[in-house]
Amino acid sequence: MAEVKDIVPITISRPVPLNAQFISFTDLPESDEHFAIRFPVPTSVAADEAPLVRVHSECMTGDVFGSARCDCGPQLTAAISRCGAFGGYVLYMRQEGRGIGLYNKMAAYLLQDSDLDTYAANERLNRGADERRYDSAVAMLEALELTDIRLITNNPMKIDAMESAGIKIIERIPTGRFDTAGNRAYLDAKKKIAGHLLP
Ligand SMILES: Nc1nc2c(ncn2[C@@H]2O[C@H](COP(=O)(O)OP(=O)(O)OP(=O)(O)O)[C@@H](O)[C@H]2O)c(=O)[nH]1
Ligand SMILES: [Zn+2]
Repeated sequence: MAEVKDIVPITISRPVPLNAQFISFTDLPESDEHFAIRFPVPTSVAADEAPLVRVHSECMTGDVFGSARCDCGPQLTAAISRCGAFGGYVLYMRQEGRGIGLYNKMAAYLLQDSDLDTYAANERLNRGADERRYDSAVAMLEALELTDIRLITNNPMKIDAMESAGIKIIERIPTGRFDTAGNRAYLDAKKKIAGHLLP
């Protein structure tokens, strides 16, 4: 069974200074170094609400470098802002490229530039359209004793996977829609092909 390993206080500075705790785990179902960031609930916020949770899939290009090919960076920033304001958790899942890794995501981007959609490009590389599993996210939530949550997502597959593993999603909170100069086809494909609940 997964357990919390270390809890390290770290003040982060983006998008604004916030006190947080970075949390590592033992015995996750996957060997990746998934981690959680906990933001304390301010005293002005009712303590009896189900905790806010964002399960965020790593995107090196978007999260770290602000790539305009996707919406991951602004989604992460918005989730941190919300959790910073109301308390909550960001689970940072090392699932780069929907689980196929950075190099494969880069190859998939080139295929998208010669007009495959984001899911078909994965398949052209003989990979699954979306290879993510949510067992580790569920194990992390259980280790943190969070079984009834308010989940920030637009992705119905994420909701289904977590609910069928026993996590109760009391409320779904949309991530918002973040258009850039380069992510139109990506957002359209998420909505049309994967059924994302995007406005
Ligand atoms: N393979 C591949 N992965 C991508 C591409 N664009 C973004 N990603 C990855 O997709 C993951 C984010 O997943 P999305 O399907 O965009 O969104 P989501 O997290 O499932 O849904 P939300 O909870 O609503 O944000 C990150 O790991 C990104 O690195 C792409 O074109 N190809
Ligand atoms: Zn991204």
